[in-house]
Amino acid sequence: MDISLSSSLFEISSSSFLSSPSTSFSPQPSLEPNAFKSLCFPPNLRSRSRIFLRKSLLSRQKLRVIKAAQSSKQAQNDGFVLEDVPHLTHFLPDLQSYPNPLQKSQAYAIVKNTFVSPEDVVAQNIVIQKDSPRGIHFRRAGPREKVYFKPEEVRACIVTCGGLCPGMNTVIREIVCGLNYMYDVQDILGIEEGYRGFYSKNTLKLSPKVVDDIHKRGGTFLRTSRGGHDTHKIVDNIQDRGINQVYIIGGDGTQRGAAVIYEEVKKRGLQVSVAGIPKTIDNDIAVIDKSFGFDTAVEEAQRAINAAHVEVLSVENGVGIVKLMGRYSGFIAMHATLASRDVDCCLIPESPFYLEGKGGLFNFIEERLKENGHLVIVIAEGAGQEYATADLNASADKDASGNQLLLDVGPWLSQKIKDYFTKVKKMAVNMKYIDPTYMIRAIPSNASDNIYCTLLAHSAVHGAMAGYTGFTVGPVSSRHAYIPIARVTERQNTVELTGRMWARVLSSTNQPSFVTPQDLIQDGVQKETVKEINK
Ligand SMILES: Nc1ncnc2c1ncn2[C@@H]1O[C@H](COP(=O)(O)OP(=O)(O)O)[C@@H](O)[C@H]1O
Ligand SMILES: O=P(O)(O)OC[C@H]1O[C@](O)(COP(=O)(O)O)[C@@H](O)[C@@H]1O
Ligand SMILES: [Mg+2]
Repeated sequence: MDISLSSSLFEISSSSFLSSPSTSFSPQPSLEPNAFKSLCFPPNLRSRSRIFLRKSLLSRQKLRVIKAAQSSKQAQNDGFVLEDVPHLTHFLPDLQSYPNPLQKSQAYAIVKNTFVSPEDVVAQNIVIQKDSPRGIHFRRAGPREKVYFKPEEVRACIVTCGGLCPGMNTVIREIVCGLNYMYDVQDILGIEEGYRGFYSKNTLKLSPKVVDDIHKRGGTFLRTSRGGHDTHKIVDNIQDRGINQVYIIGGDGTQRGAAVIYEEVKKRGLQVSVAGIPKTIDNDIAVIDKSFGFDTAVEEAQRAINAAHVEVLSVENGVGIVKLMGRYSGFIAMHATLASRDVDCCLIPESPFYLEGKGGLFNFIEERLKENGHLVIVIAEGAGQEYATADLNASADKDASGNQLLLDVGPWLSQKIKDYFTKVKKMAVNMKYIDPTYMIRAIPSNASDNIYCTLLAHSAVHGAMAGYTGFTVGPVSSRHAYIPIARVTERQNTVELTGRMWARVLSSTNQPSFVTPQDLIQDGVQKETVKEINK
């Protein structure tokens, strides 16, 4: 059983290696490879003294290498942190385990390492310095040698919540096919229309046949909803229906919901694995490298940007505005801008902008129109919210999930620009405004997202079968890992204004940055960072 992996495991293995060097003396790539090379002797050394000499030399060499190993291992343990996920045996210690059915799988018959080693962990940061602490690690995702469910006793369910995102159907399909093909699980239920479906709808029977071609369609086969999370009703329902694996596909709100479901399941002592699969088109989920559907969204956004560009190229003083998703983070806008090269200005929530005066947006538009006769602006939905709210004297509403409803900045910005140029500059601009949000969200995922969704789904299935629970799956430093749910909900990812990626956008568009190093100091950003960006 591999549930107790912690930094102490590394200490134990290194000390056992050191206390019995003769039995476990094996070269380790990280430990002075030259020391081992120097242990080789020419074959003609035969005399007893030479043999003695060789033996003592060998033991001295061994000792040196062991000492080197000791200090190297101690150094390696420095600052090692494993942020582990819960396991069913933490609250059900007598749970029985079984051999993983994958052992008999024909597909995996010649795989070198079918099972992930219990010691495998994934480092959160892969860029480190020689003397920096080893840092945070997560458990590597994948099949384990032992499982905690008999396939014939599994009753799994899948639910999708929150907004649409390309790839949701692929994840559903691959959970069903993964459970069935790899673990021979037959009993899989679909919960319809999000969390409230647990207690207000009948379930849908899912099988590989039912979900066979759903990955070719956009949306979610199981439908979705916001709001309606009632923990007690949901867990009562899980219990009543005899469900023992719950796969929850959704964004930060959904993962918060999954965390409280897990807590309630634990409180009731139920043998139920709760697995979260992070979904967000905005790509703002912390810890993971990238969320599924994001690449598809960026690709589809190109079509809108291209259309705006074609339109403004064909008229006099053409101003194209494309509004893209991104409530609190400008990743889609930033990546779509970088990919397109037709964008003159990218506005994101992280970077406040202003319209009037020197260095403002109106000035910039005027200059670009003089220079090129047209321009394209990409604005993320969350950009300029404070500005627009103050301008329109609007109040903030919330959606059913409690998310703040944002003002539609696209039409607001279009109107502001039109008004300024006609009224102040006495100059007519040809405004072309495009909001492709729902066209982007509704498409099926592209090839690379499909593969990514497959890995996510399979990682979730392996994790649940292995008895892990209260976890989220996702790639960390390019390797799939099991992450404690709280780690992905405690904060959202945002574009770093002081990072090089945003600088690439600014240098490719040559737009004003709107933010000065002094603003960053006022906002509490470290002076060091400001020094960095001044370089
Ligand atoms: N803090 C929370 N605790 C429990 N459930 C939540 C929480 N926040 C959101 N939810 C539920 O998660 C679901 C999806 O949330 P929402 O914010 O709409 O989308 P997303 O998961 O994409 O962020 C909704 O059913 C909502 O009620
Ligand atoms: O109109 P809807 O369906 O409420 O969705 C709007 C929101 O959905 C998103 O596309 C994604 O939001 P979630 O990740 O919270 O589902 C946002 O960018 C957008 O603000
Ligand atoms: Mg959300």
